Amino acid sequence: MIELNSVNQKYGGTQILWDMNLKIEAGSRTCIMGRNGVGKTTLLKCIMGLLPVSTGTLSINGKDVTKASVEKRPEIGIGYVPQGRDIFPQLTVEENLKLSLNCKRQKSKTIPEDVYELFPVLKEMLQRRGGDLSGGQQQQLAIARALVLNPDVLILDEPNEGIQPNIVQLIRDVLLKLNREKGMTIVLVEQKLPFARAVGEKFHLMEKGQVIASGDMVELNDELVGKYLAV
Ligand SMILES: Nc1ncnc2c1ncn2[C@@H]1O[C@H](COP(=O)(O)OP(=O)(O)OP(=O)(O)O)[C@@H](O)[C@H]1O
Repeated sequence: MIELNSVNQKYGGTQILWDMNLKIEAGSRTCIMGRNGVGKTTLLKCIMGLLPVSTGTLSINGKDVTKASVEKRPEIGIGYVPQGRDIFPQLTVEENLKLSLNCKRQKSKTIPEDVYELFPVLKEMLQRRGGDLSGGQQQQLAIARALVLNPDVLILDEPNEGIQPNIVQLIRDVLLKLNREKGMTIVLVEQKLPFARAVGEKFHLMEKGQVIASGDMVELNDELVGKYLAV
């Protein structure tokens, strides 16, 4: 479970998260939704320890990690697929994947075969440079890199931006399978409603750095969509 209590976050003088409270249940598929600039990426970066929390507390699986360094996140079982993918373009696919093997949590020194079963194209492209892959292939690599650590929680920031429909479907199927077969918690920042509805069973809607509505995905009605998501 990921729990935030009264979290505030500021970039210099600009406050982005305001007394934010949030609970994400272990084993759930949870979507964080809201318009551009409401603070979704900032929230994920705080959870990942990439941005410091100004005040408030953040706990993961019952452990207070408010002050824990970013290196601790993989060790406590959190994998992160950042917005824009952030793979290393000069390194090969294999080298990108192997970077995750340096983490203490991953005892094996070989890339788990199930990563290739989920994303077969990566096996064919092991010696290609990351920068030479298509956007969809890079996104598969970014997700695979997070999965090498065998995380309990997989956090993804808009994984479908600029990706062709057949890869969007593949990513949807992979996320559902990981949740169903491994019980992996899926936390997804997503603006596209059909994808959010297909993957998420819970939603949290954000507005101006706070959660203003939460519930089961079936409760995300037209009124909420019109008020907080439609452009
Ligand atoms: N490094 C930064 N320094 C200052 N302000 C920032 C920085 N990064 C983001 N912001 C601001 O913080 C606010 C929240 O940004 P954030 O990226 O968290 O929103 P978001 O909901 O993820 O939006 P999007 O859907 O566009 O990614 C925005 O107003 C943004 O301009």
